[in-house]
Amino acid sequence: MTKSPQRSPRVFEDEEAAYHWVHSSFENQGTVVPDDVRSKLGLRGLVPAGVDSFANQKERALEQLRLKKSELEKYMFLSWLKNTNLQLFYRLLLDNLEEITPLIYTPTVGSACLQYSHIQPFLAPPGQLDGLFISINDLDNLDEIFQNYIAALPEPDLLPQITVITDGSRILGLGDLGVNGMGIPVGKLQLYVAAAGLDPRRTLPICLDFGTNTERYLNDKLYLGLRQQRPDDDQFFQAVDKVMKALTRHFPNIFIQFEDFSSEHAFALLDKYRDHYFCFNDDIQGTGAVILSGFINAVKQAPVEPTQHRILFHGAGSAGVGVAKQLMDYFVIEHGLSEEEAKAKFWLSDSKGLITLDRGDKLAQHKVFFARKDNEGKQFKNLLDTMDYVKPTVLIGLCAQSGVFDAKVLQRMAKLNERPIVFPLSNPLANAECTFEQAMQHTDNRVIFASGTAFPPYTIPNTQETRIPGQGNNMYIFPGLGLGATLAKPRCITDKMIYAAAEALANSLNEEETAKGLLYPRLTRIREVSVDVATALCRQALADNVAKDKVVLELGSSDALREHARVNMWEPTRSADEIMTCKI
Ligand SMILES: NC(=O)C1=CN([C@@H]2O[C@H](COP(=O)(O)OP(=O)(O)OC[C@H]3O[C@@H](n4cnc5c(N)ncnc54)[C@H](OP(=O)(O)O)[C@@H]3O)[C@@H](O)[C@H]2O)C=CC1
Ligand SMILES: CC(=O)C(=O)O
Ligand SMILES: [Mg+2]
Repeated sequence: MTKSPQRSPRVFEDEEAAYHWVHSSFENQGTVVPDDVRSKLGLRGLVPAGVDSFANQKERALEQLRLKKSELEKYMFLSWLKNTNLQLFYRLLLDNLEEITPLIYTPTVGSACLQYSHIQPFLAPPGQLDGLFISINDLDNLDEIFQNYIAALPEPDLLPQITVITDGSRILGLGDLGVNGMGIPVGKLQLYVAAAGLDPRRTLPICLDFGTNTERYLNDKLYLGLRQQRPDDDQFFQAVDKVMKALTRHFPNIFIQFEDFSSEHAFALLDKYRDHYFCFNDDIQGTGAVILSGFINAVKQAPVEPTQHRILFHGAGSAGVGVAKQLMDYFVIEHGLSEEEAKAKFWLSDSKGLITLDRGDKLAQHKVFFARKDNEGKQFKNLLDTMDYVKPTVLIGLCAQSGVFDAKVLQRMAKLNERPIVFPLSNPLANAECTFEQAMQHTDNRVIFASGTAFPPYTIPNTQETRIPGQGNNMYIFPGLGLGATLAKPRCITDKMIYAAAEALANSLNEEETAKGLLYPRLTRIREVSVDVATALCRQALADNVAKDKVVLELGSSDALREHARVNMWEPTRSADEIMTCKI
């Protein structure tokens, strides 16, 4: 980034360092700079005379956040804060996780993406990097794009070590949002930092702008992306190939998270790249792992023999099929079932009804594996009919259809089961299949519940007992998984590593959480939980002989590995001493 030629000469002992200190969103300390350092930094007179404290800065930021009237305004405020005083932003987030996570992630990030082209210029000051936009019309300029990014890095030695990449084609349950999807990589990477201590300077959000097929955006004069239709499959795969090559040429060790690609592309990219690049798909593998973890804990609460469960999915996209495959592994690994026996426990339905081999339509490749062939020619077009046929003990929603788990569906689950397991997992909130309150009310409070977006606790009117719903969202897995992956630097992410991460999350419940019947640990413990997940991932990488990192190889599976994960987490630490000792 070029520095202002207008800058008047100031006397610094080290001008470069002073300039950097003041202008970096990472380094600058705003109103906290002590009086005697202000002259060295050329700040005298440029900030109010009172010397502030970090505690005051945080209090002021929280006060302003709470004064904002809408969630979108809060999102914009937080984004600006992150891009101007990054350490304050993360301190605020870590100290107020339950309040702020829904503002930077689901559900608010959904509204922010829908509005992205209308708010983007107000999320960061000019010149501040919020991520990389790679247009399909720029495939011949990829080296220039990455070089520009490196040149603009505040710390040229700190190259990105993790990227979340989307093409905006299936953002949450909101559909094809084109370049507006950038909010998702940005939000996910903020959680990598907050929940697992990845260094914020080394995270790279990428939005592939391959056009959009959404007319609303093509006709919106404020839309910021390419105004063209998406490419055909051949062009798409060739374009992604070029980006992958350029990305890893510039950042050879980068860990790549694929996010919110349309399902067929998501599966195809994962198949194509998983053995050749250091990567994983969050919607398929991350969601699979997080729901497996909640399922393991739900099975412990339900009065059904584990192998007697009958699991019905409503929605058979990347998330539905990804979760079903992961749960299938559970029956094979934990209960010794054969693959065919395990598969027989799953029924998947989509917009056309129960997926069977003889349904009459051409099934997308990813649906074929779970398509039933034991339906004796019967077809089931709606959910209630399918439920009457399947008699599910577990109902999982990943279809992004608001309210499809209506009173009748929930009552049917309650009739079929003493403790029905109901997971409405679609995001954001507006796409959830049902709310926690509805699930409680229509099952006589007997439901075992987890949802994609967090719902508030529910107090049972007669008894005044308060129940806390689980949040089955991949945010409980991907941060720890990314921490473990960046530590172990495995050649690839194996299925066993994903399974180990899920088991670690399931086992991370403490006594109090278990006693309360929670399926997932409390969000406030997320860093502790991420250490568990990261350690399990590293151990499995060692067992699978794919770990490459020297330190991890030396530590082996010892307890020191856990400590290694813990101490490698970045913390937004700020003390009054720090600025006094800065080398300026
Ligand atoms: N909780 C979490 O951590 C996660 C949640 N999700 C959420 O899951 C949802 C789905 O994601 P993903 O699988 O990638 O999306 P897809 O668009 O690939 O899949 C959606 C599926 O829902 C089906 N569907 C659509 N309408 C209906 C309907 N009326 N009745 C039954 N099925 C229907 C579609 O059917 P058809 O195939 O016939 O079109 C498709 O199979 C999203 O809301 C996403 O936010 C995703 C990842 C993680
Ligand atoms: C949580 C997530 O990854 C999704 O809804 O797509
Ligand atoms: Mg996703």
